[in-house]
Amino acid sequence: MASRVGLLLAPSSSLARNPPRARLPYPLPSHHLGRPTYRRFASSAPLRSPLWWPRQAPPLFSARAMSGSAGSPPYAAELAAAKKAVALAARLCQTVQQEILQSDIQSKADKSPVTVADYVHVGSQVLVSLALNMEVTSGSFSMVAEEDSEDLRKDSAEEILEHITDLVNETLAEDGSYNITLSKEGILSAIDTGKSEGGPSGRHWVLDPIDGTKGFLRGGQYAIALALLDEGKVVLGVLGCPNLPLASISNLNGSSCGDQMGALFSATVGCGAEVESLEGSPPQKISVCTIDNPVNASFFESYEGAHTMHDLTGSIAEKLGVQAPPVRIDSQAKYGALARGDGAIYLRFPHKGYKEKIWDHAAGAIVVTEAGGVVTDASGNDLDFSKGRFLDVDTGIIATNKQLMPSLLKSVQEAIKEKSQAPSPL
Ligand SMILES: Nc1ncnc2c1ncn2[C@@H]1O[C@H](COP(=O)(O)OS(=O)(=O)O)[C@@H](OP(=O)(O)O)[C@H]1O
Ligand SMILES: [Mg+2]
Repeated sequence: MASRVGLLLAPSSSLARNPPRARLPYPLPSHHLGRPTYRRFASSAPLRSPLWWPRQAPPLFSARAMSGSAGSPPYAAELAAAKKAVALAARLCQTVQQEILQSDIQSKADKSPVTVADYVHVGSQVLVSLALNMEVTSGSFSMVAEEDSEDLRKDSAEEILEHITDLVNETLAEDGSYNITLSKEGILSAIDTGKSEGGPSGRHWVLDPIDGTKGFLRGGQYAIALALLDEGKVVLGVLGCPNLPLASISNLNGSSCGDQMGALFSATVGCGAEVESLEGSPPQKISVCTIDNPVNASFFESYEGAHTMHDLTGSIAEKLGVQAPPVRIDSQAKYGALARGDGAIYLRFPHKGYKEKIWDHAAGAIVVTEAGGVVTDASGNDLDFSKGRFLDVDTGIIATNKQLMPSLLKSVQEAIKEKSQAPSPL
């Protein structure tokens, strides 16, 4: 596995060839007078200096007190940190996706794109963890995320770990916000900050470092999805969608009238939802569409038939009277597009036995609800993110505006009943 990746993305390959880009836009929060005790290295220091990831950021400030104080909106510092973290991770993902698409690995049996996806997941997770630790200096740090370091700690993974380390450090150097390099051990420790189980108490970041892996590999939609849970509730969410146009998707099939690519959606509880570019254009408030007649509605669903029952969603749409064909896009980009009114309905019905993970929905759900939408399971229950790494949902997840929800729920329940009564194919 390691050698395939080594062949595919040699250290300092296109990363070194790309011209340096501007620093990411998100400034350090003004409260940020102290930092975690990272060992710093001059920017000219060689990569792979022996930096060790701190186990815990020192409790210099209380983010809760900061974000609730003196007229600042709730969770303002955390939101700024989350945007910064997601934009940084998006930069790494974009670089690697370009590499994948420019190479011919999709057609070569000996260079698995899946392996490269593992590698980008880890890099993205490390960057998010690093940025959050640098920007938010509250007491302890807890993150629920997809990756852990177990496989990378094996001797056979030495080479891949080296490449991930280079990729992360080159992304950090290009960005220039942090004068810091990570050692291999630093990378491993950073990954393992995502091992939290979440739950109903305390604060937990929830991360999908690349949501929509298949879309990422295909050159389609994917998202870096980050949310914050506080006492079991999602209080903020950020969705970085590098391949989603910043302007509305006008023809509802993935293209748009605007030509700027990349959208960063964000929402904080009680404060609404916004979209801006990944480079940090002025944020624009967004809201779900106001369609109240399903005849005029369109619906989003997973691109992959393995991830949702397209036959069931087709039957729901028919019962509801939806005329437009389904809009199939990968990842939580669907939630972002729904939140700004590009379409009216989101439907997701995994095949029997699949258990939903909180990182696949936390950020997207708050972006939609803060944009005025409703997100529930197939019985109309709110999603409960307080139960650990998994969501306990009945049958599927649906989202739409408040006007359409009652008729959508009715159609969903009828379609599910019909499907359960249909004779099963032998
Ligand atoms: N069998 C099955 N059923 C349902 N869902 C599954 C299944 N397998 C995976 N996943 C999860 O789906 C995530 C991708 O989200 P989407 O379904 O919205 O994307 S896609 O359009 O299908 O590509 C995907 O997220 P990523 O793994 O981050 O890509 C998975 O968490
Ligand atoms: Mg996912």
